[in-house]
Amino acid sequence: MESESNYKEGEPEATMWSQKAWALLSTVRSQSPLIQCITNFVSMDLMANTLLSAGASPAMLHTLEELPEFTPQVHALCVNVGTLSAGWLPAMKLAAELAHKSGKPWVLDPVAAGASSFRLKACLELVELKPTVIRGNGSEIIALAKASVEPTKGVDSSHESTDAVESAKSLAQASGAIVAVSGAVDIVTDGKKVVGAHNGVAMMTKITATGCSVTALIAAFVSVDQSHVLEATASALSVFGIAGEMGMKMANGPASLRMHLIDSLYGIDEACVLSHAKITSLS
Ligand SMILES: Nc1ncnc2c1ncn2[C@@H]1O[C@H](COP(=O)(O)OP(=O)(O)OP(=O)(O)O)[C@@H](O)[C@H]1O
Ligand SMILES: Cc1ncsc1CCO
Ligand SMILES: [Mg+2]
Repeated sequence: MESESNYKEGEPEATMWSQKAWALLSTVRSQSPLIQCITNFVSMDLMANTLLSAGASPAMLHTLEELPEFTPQVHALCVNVGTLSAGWLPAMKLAAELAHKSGKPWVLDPVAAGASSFRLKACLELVELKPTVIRGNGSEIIALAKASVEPTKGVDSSHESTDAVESAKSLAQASGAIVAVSGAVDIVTDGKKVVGAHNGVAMMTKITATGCSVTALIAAFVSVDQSHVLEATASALSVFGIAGEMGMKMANGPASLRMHLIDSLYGIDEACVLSHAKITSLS
């Protein structure tokens, strides 16, 4: 799948980024890519609803026996280790291998990567299977880049995303993946270039699985433009953040923001993306 680009020569960088974000969201809506999610029990509902409200088609299939037939048919795969158990790991690895072999992008969410040696080892083994994108919070990306078990707040971050820029760059260089770090500024890097997406509201951290859900949205955006993975990743983060900003105007707290975020992602239009997207080069 490929999106039509709306780039126009000579336009300022910010305009080109917001046009790119809108073009990709439009393409997700028109092509409705099938996104397989092997994800934690906490996130399944919000992740599936995030994908549906953006126009993609989610499928939470994770049984080892059905992967050889199913995974080669999807447009992208999202693997999230949030509620990891030894029983699930072989399916995560097989799905990643099948996606890679069939030329489909796959995105890794290394939830709480530094919380235990079992989890860290599993995440490092998944990184070996060539994810297209790795998206985590600051603490997760630092733990993965250092390959070390760290003092932890579990699935939450004890770092700002900006603390993790060097870790993100070294992880990108070592793995070949585009690496994204979520936070007040979402950081995206290919190991050299660093881009920031400055959308979103802090209340999004008070809804469980918003990070998991934006990882799945990244899979959907990358699936429709596999030749511009960094741009698609930054665009997905920006669009999700804009939905948070729009939702926050109607919300009274985390529970109502969850509902309004999904409604806003569904309703977001071209004028809104073009006026709200804030994506900039940081290096
Ligand atoms: N301080 C902030 N201001 C604005 N947006 C934020 C802020 N912190 C996080 N976000 C946004 O919230 C979403 C979730 O990011 P977060 O870093 O909390 O992920 P996470 O820790 O992996 O979450 P989870 O594990 O619950 O899924 C992202 O879209 C991110 O851009
Ligand atoms: C709360 C929680 N615990 C394991 S996964 C998850 C969802 C947010 O990452
Ligand atoms: Mg997370």
